[in-house]
Amino acid sequence: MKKLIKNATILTMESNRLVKGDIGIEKDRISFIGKMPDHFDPEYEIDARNHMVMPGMINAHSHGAMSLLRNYADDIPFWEWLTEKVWPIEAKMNSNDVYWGTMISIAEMIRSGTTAYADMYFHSEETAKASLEAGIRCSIAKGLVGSSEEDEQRMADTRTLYKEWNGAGDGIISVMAGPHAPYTCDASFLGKVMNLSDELNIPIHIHLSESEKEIEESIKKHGKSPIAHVHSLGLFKHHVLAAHCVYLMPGDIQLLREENIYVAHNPLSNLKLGNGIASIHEMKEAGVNIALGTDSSCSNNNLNLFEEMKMASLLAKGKTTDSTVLSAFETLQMATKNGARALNLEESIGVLKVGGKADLILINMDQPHWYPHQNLISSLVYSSHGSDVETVIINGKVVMEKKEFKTIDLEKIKYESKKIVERIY
Ligand SMILES: CSC[C@H]1O[C@@H](n2cnc3c(O)ncnc32)[C@H](O)[C@@H]1O
Ligand SMILES: [Zn+2]
Repeated sequence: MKKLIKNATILTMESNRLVKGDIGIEKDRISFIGKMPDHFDPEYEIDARNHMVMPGMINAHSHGAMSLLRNYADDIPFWEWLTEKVWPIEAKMNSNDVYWGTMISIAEMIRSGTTAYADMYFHSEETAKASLEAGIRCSIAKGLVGSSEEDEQRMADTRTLYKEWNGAGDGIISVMAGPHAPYTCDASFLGKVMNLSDELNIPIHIHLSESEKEIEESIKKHGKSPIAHVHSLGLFKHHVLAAHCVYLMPGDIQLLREENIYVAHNPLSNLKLGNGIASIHEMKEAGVNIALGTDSSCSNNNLNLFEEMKMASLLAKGKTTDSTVLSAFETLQMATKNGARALNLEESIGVLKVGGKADLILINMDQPHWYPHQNLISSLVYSSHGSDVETVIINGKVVMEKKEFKTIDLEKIKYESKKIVERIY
């Protein structure tokens, strides 16, 4: 079906210029930007007067099903949070729970303008199923933890996930390998993950250098930082999406840059878990590709990339005591283009261009906190809210229009999720 978005203020993210005009969509792709050609006869029209149209945002690190654990383990130290609260309750979660927990996250992400996300969790077939039904782009990694006797089964599970889901939904679903972290996956296990990544030609999504404890233990055990350790094992020969990278030792940034590692920066989760502030400015200056993630609702406690953008930019300014670093536009690039690269998505995703994938959002600028419309890119990063997003199109399909979900039954999600927490809490 041909769709027309008319009277829009368009931010393509190919540059920081805003243009007024229309956007045409045919099937899953953008057919024009600017003035509608005479031969284009739309069957569906969206009036975007007073709305900004920009590429959908990309959440480069999340655990969707953990929205069931929102506000379940707050204000406690990271290690206690993970080992004494999160892991025990996750042991009670079944595939149905993962489906509904992920659905809560998908609804929240679409509502706040996220059109693609990277997920790491278990029962990942359910993440794939929920994402496909909702129509959101997702790069799914089945979380892997090494334990020798079950290693082969774990590799086989990712192989099955790949065979059944990679490329599903006209390519909106893709699969990654998901070793949880260097402290839960030993060298031999990571070797098996690398072989699997080679065999299936898939990226690797891992938590890396998140906490001070992780660094201290890595130095004690391997005589190296976690980054230097996984590099010495050969992990960086692959496409690696590394979540966090908060604690960096001399030489770490150079390795991340030289090996083209994609870093997912999760500022709110790092703050909330007391893990500190990543050196984003230093990494960016060195040329590291940095994307933005939320991590889970159990450590954030929401999945709103608008909040993440503002926090990322302000933290970088605060950490360097330099208000010129990480400008609004550079921060937007992290949430769009850089995220698409990190997830290994088709090159056109993260920007709006003719012939490119139609993953885009309409944001209502006709609200007090947007006026007087002096610098709309600054408004977007420093003043706007996720709830300003009104319409979301993914792969050419309208999944939310004027805040009404087209693919998601929100009442059912609310009902099912309440039922689940009564059982597992
Ligand atoms: C093996 S599936 C993924 C696994 O990761 C856990 N997790 C969630 N957030 C974090 C984090 O910030 N650091 C480390 N691990 C995290 C999640 O609970 C699952 O068990
Ligand atoms: Zn995480």
